[in-house]
Amino acid sequence: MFLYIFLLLIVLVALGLVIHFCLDKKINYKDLKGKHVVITGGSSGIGKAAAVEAAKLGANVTVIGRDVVKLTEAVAEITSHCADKSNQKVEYAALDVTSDYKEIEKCFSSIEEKIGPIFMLVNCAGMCICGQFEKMKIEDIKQMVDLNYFGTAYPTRYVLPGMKERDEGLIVFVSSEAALIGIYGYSAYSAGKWAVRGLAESVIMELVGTKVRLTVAFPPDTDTPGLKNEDLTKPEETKLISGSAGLHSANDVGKQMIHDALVGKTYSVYSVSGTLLTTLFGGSIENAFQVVLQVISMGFLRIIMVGILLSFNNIVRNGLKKKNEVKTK
Ligand SMILES: NC(=O)C1=CN([C@@H]2O[C@H](COP(=O)(O)OP(=O)(O)OC[C@H]3O[C@@H](n4cnc5c(N)ncnc54)[C@H](OP(=O)(O)O)[C@@H]3O)[C@@H](O)[C@H]2O)C=CC1
Ligand SMILES: CCCCCCCCCCCCCCCC(=O)[C@@H](N)CO
Repeated sequence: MFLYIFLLLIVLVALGLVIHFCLDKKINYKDLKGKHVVITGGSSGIGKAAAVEAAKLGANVTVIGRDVVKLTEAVAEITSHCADKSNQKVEYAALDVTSDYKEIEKCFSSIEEKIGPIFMLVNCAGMCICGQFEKMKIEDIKQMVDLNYFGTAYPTRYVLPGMKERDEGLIVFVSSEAALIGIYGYSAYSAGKWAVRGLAESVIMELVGTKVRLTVAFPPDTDTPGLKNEDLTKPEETKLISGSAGLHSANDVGKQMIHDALVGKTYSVYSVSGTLLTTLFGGSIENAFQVVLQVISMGFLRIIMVGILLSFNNIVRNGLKKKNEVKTK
């Protein structure tokens, strides 16, 4: 018995050491003084909160969105949080990130000419239209991929060559906890967010040996205008399931997202459920200690997850029962 535990400890320590020496060096930026930070979807919710945090850390910020009124208001709000108002610039650019690549390129190169090379890109523009897949409008199914996937992929495609050449830069993808587990009512939305995660993990591997870092964020339900809008059409089952991860504040999520990116984390999570889901279903290695903990806890966490999945199944069955009762009345 003791021999077994002793051997196990040796294996874990060896594993920890191998990981420690194989991983790329951690990046650690303390602030964003004088750096150009571009945030798509920076005129509302999580993106605006991230923009405010970047302004507090001294960045020159460009926010991107479609609605110029919202953008102008956001610029005023972000400016009021600047650490050094006389030297920091806060601007906006009106762009639909679902446009063709040529439009994206034109807009991004003009903001680089105006403020300077992009040091950090936060891809936060996104939205969720829920519903059972067979009832979704065909154009909404396409919009979920155009906005949530291509709206991240194209701006990233634009900034990567410059960042690699300068050998510095940070990119954030805003995925969702709904990219780690399939959920009733999120079918079309999830697909775009899973795609974002797939893109993230491959690009992260392509960044090995460079000083460019990519962080993929997995927010749970977050109190934003976007969520209020989505709640109007959200099926009861979806509310019950995603509600189990709690409701978080946009400020907390936006702020943590920026700080996780600054220290080069590959994953940014905001809740117990986020930790559970990324541990069980994720592909990132943050540090040796994390991996050793995962190895020890994996079986136990799987048991918990199976319980949760069965309870979600129950929510859907109960919903079906209720709908059938209404029909037979
Ligand atoms: N809130 C939540 O519960 C969660 C949100 N997320 C993700 O976080 C991100 C932000 O969400 P949230 O803060 O709630 O959203 P909001 O709706 O509050 O803000 C969305 C932002 O994206 C912009 N945007 C939307 N469509 C486009 C477009 N086609 N082109 C350019 N900009 C666009 C909006 O501006 P405009 O309309 O003017 O274009 C706005 O600035 C999204 O990617 C979302 O999927 C992930 C998990 C949970
Ligand atoms: C101890 C904890 C138990 C619970 C564990 C498992 C919970 C899974 C919940 C997944 C929640 C997904 C929210 C996505 C929100 C989103 O993306 C939209 N709101 C977008 O706007």
